[in-house]
Amino acid sequence: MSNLSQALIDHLPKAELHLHIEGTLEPAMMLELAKRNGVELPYASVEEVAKAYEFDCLQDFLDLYYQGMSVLLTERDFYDLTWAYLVRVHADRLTHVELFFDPQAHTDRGVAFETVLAGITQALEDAKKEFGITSKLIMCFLRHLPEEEAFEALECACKHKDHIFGVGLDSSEQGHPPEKFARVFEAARKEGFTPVAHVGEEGTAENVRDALDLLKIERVDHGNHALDDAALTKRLADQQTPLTMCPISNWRLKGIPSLSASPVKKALDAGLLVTVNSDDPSYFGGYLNDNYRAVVEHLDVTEQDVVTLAKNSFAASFLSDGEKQAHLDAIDRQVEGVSKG
Ligand code: HPA
Ligand SMILES: [Zn+2]
Repeated sequence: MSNLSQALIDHLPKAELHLHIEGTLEPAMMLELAKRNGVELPYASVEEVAKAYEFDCLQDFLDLYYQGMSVLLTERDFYDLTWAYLVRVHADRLTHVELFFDPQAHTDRGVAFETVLAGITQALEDAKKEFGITSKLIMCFLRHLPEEEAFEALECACKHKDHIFGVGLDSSEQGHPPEKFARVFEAARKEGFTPVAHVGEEGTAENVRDALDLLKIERVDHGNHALDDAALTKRLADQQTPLTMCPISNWRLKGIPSLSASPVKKALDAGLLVTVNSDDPSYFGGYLNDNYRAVVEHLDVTEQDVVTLAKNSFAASFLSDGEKQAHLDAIDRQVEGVSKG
């Protein structure tokens, strides 16, 4: 990698738009919280946890992801988890984050929705004060659970519109197509939540099209398989619908055979508003800047592409036009500084 690419990755302000806060639970914190809360885990050491993180598909990962989060019980646990992520990404020069959280994975275990939300939002407020990092929170529905339970989560979210900006859809894509959630997304949109969804990760371009048409999503999470369909790719490019891609995640879940098969460069070349993100960095072994380095090292990505990806991260965000412009101007100033050395 050129020194310039490395310096751009290290120093450009960036936003992260596809990040599951529960997926930032590092093995050391998992063991510490297990001890603090008296939760049994099948691991005795950080090394044993790390060894278990070998995945053949999305479901392999999800099984360990739900098991890992069983240590999160109190407001303080959710605060500590979120704060640790924010400290980590402050070092990567992130200045804005749009986080997913999975309340149903906690309420199903008897942890109150309000406990989860209070811990996360307090950490986000502290990061704004301490680091100037701005944020938005997106509540995901777990697509392997019934529609009725998604409606229950939505009912909780409606009481906290001051803290929850959008709704998303995650968990197992196979067997749970977008239409299963058409009604709950319609209700969520009526309540003013901005809709997004994980589609085209393991599912087909048809899932991406259905999420656009039936769920009326404003951003596509992953969307890799949208590129299999030329007409859909053109539609996404024409409408500048953002895609939040996650190269290391795709590789670790065997959605792609190697990092060099990541569709990020193809998406850039097709004129898509594509962004690079970390998804579940603790489980996949890479935070945001690691994902940027992966695309530079494994794809034919130029220094100009690195700047474009950083700019896209704000352009694809749910910030206001004025806020976006301020971040884009900050990137231009930083590019000048980095280029002068
Ligand atoms: O990448 C993902 N895909 C689907 N569900 C998820 N839940 C956490 N991460 C993911
Ligand atoms: Zn994800």
